[in-house]
Amino acid sequence: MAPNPLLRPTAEGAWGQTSILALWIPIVSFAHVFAAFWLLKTWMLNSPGLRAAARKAKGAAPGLRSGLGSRASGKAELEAASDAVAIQVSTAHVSPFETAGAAAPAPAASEAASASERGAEEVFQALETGPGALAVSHSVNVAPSTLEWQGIGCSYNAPTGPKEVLADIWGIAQPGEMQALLGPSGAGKSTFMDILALRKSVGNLSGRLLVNGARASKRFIKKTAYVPQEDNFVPTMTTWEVMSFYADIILPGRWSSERRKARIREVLAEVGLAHAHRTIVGGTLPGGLMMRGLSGGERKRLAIATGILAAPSVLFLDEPTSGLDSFAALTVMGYLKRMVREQSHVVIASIHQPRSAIWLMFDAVTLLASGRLMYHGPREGVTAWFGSLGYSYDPNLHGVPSDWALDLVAIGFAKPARFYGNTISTREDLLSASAAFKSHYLQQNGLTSPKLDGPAASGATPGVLSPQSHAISASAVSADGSPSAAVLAAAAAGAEALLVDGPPGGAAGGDARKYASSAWSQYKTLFGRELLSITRNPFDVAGRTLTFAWVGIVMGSLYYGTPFTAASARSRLNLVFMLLSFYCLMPYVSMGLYSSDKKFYLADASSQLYRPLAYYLAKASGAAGAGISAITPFQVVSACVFGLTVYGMAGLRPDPESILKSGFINTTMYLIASQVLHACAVIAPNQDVAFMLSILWTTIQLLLSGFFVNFPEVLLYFITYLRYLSAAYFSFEAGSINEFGGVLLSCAQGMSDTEVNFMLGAFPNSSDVQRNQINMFFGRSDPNCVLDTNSILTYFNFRRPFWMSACILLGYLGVCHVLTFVAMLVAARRERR
Ligand SMILES: Nc1ncnc2c1ncn2[C@@H]1O[C@H](COP(=O)(O)OP(=O)(O)OP(=O)(O)O)[C@@H](O)[C@H]1O
Repeated sequence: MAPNPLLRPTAEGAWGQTSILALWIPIVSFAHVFAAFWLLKTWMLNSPGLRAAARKAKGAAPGLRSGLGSRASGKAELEAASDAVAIQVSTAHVSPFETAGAAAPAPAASEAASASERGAEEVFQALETGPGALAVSHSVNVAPSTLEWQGIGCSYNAPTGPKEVLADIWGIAQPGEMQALLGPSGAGKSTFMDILALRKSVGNLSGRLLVNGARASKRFIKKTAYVPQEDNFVPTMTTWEVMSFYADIILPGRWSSERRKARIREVLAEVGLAHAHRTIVGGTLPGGLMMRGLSGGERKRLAIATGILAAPSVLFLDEPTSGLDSFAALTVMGYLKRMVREQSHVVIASIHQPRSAIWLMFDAVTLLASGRLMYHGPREGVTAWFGSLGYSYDPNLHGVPSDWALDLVAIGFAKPARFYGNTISTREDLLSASAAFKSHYLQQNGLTSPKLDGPAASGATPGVLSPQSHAISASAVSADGSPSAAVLAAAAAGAEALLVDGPPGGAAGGDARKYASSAWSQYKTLFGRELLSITRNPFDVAGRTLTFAWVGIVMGSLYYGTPFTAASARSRLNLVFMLLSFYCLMPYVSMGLYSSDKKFYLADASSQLYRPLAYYLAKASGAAGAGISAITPFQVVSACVFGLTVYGMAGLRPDPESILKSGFINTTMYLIASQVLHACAVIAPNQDVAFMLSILWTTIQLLLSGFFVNFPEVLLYFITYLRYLSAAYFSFEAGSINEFGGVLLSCAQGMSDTEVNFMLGAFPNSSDVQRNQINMFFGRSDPNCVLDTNSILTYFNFRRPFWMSACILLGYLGVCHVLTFVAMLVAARRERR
C-alpha cells in the first residue's frame, strides 16, 4: 500500500497528540485580545472622565468624530460652529401668537384671556431661555406651497365588507400656517395625514390633492417631511451624527461638506439643540440595553430638526407632543411655531388635547370624527361655527375650546348635559353637523363637490390618488369654472417652484430629483451609520466574540486530541456535522436585531430617503442593520473563532489547505443561515412568524443534511430530493470530503468491540463479505491495518468535488441575498402605511 502522508500509524490517541496547537492557541488568544479591545471601549464609553481625557489627548471631539468620513468634525470646528450661530442670530423675537387671521371668523369671546396670557408668558419663557432662543437667519429658503385637498376618502376591504374610515374631507393649508389635526381616537387622523403626505399605500383612496393648484405628483413627497410619533434614531449616535446622517442623505449631493455642516448648525440652533450636539440620542438598543441620552423633549426636537433639514415645504407631525410633559410639549411647539413663521413651512400636526397655550399657537384646525369632517378653518372660528349649529361653548363649563370640540364630536358614550351642555350624541347628529359644515365650506370657497367617477383609486399607486384624480378637473374647480381662489393665490405667489428642479436661490427644498444624493454617497453614509452603531455598542461585539470562543473551547475540549486512527472516524464525522449545525443555529441570537433592522428600513423607505439598493449593499458588504453588531466582518470573525478553535483543539485534518477549506465552508454556512433568518424577519409580519419560518428552514437543513437519514432507505424517496434545498447537505458533503477525502486512518492497534460494532452500524448496507472483513481487519491488531476513509464518502454518496459544493453554497448565499432584497422592496410597499 502506498504510504499516505496523512496516515499516522503510530498515533496512540494520547492527549494533545493530534490537536493543532499552532492553530487554536493563536485563535483563542486573538478572540480574547479582540474582545478585550471592545470591552475597553465599553469602559471608556461609560467613563466620562476617560472620554474627556482621550478627547483632550487627541484634541478632537469624539461626539463628532463619527467614523462617517466626511462627517467628522473636530472640537475647534464645533466651537466655530457655536460662534457662527451666534453671529447669525438676530435679536428679533417672534411671537407665537400672531394669527393668520384676516379671513377668520370673529374669535369667540370665550377664548379665555387668562389662558392666553398664561400661555403667552410660558411660551415666551420657553423661547427666551432656551439655547436657541433667538431667531436664526436662514441659509436655505423654503419653497412656499399651498396644499389643498378635495373630497378625500379612504376605505378598507375588511372581512365584513368595505370599511369607510374617511369620507369627503376638504381643506387647505397655506405657507406659514400651523394646522392642528384634531379628533377623537379612531377618527382617522393618522390615515388622513398619511394621505396628505403621500405616504399611504394601502386602502381604497379617493379625492384630489393639489399642490399650488396642480396635481400632487409623486415628487411632492420629496418636498415634505414626516415626523412620526416614534422616532427612528440609532440610540448610540450623537445629535450631530444623526443630523450628519440625514444631511448626507437628503441634502443635495452638490453641497460641500462645509455647507452641510453650516446647515446642521443652523437647524440645531433653530430647534434649541446646539448645546446638545455631543449628546447621544439614547434609548433601548436592539439587544435591550438602555442608554441614557437626550430628554424626551430634546429627542422630539431632534426629530423635528431632521424633518426641517432639507427645508421641506410641508412638515407633517404625528402627535408631536405625545409622551412629553406639559412644559416640554410647550417648548417643542414653541420652536415649531417660530420656525413656521420664519420659514413659511406648512405644518400639519395631529394632536391630542393640547393645553391652552399650545392650542393658541395653531392658526387653523381640522376636526375629524368618525372619518367625517366636522370643521376646517381658523382656530378662532371653531366655537363660532358650532355655536351657529346650536352647540354653544361655555368657557367656565368646557375649558379649552379644543377639549370642548373633541368632547362635542365624540359619540358612543353618555355625555350628561350638566357637564357637556348641548352636545352631539348620535351618529345622525354627527353626520348632519358634518354635512352642514361641508356645504358651508364649499359655498364659502366657491367650490362644488366633485363627482368622482368610477371606483375609488387604489392606494397601490405611490401618488396615493390616481394620477388623473389629482388634476384640477372641471368638477374640482370653483362654481364659475376657475380654480379656487386660494390655489390661484398660491400659484401667483410663485410657489410653483415646488415642482420644478432647483428653486430660486438653490434652496434644498426645490431639488425635485428622486434622491438628493448619489447612490455611492448614500452607500457610504449608510455604511458609516452601520459601522458607527457597532463601534458605539462595543460590549455586544465583545460578548459575541467571547461567546463564540468559549462555546468553541467547550466543544473543542470534548474532542480534544482526537487521534488519527480508524477509531476516530465516528468522532470526526460527528464533528464535521456538529460544526455546521452550530452555524445553522447560532444566527438565532440575532433574530431580534434583524426584526429591528426591518423597522429602521421601513421607516426610512416610507420617506424615500435613500435607494433601497444602496441600503442593502451597505448592509451586505459591511453591516447587517442599524444597531446591529453582527456586521459581516464581525460575523466572519465570530464564525472563524468558533470553527478554528474546535478544529485546532480536536485536531481535524491538519494541513493548511484543509484548514482554509473548512473555514470557508463553515463561514459560508454561517452567512447563509444568517441571511435566511434575516430574509424571514423581512418577509414575516412579526417576529413570531419569523421564528416559525426560520425553524422550518433550519429543520429542513439539518434533517436533509444526510447525517440523520440514509436517503436510499427512505420509502417515499422523492421527498429526499428536498435535500437540494438544504445548504447543510452541501456543507456536510464539502466538509466530509475535506476531512476524509484520500485519507487513510490507522487501525494498527485493532479496534474495540464497540468500535467494530460502530463500523458495522455505520455501513448497514455492506455485504456479508465486507462485514467479515471489517471484523477480521479491525477486530485485531495488525501494523498494516488501515481504514480508507473514502469508504465513508462512498457510503454517504458524497461524490461532488469540493469546489463544486463550494460554488453551490456561494450561489445559495447569492440567492438568499436577492430574495432578502426583493422581500425588503415588497415589505416597503406592503407595510408602508
Ligand atoms: N389597514 C387597516 N385596515 C382596516 N382598518 C384600518 C386600517 N388602518 C386603520 N384602520 C381603521 O381606520 C380608523 C382610523 O384609524 P386612524 O389610525 O387613522 O385613527 P386616528 O384618528 O389616528 O386614531 P388614534 O388617535 O387612536 O391614533 C380606525 O377605526 C382604524 O381601526
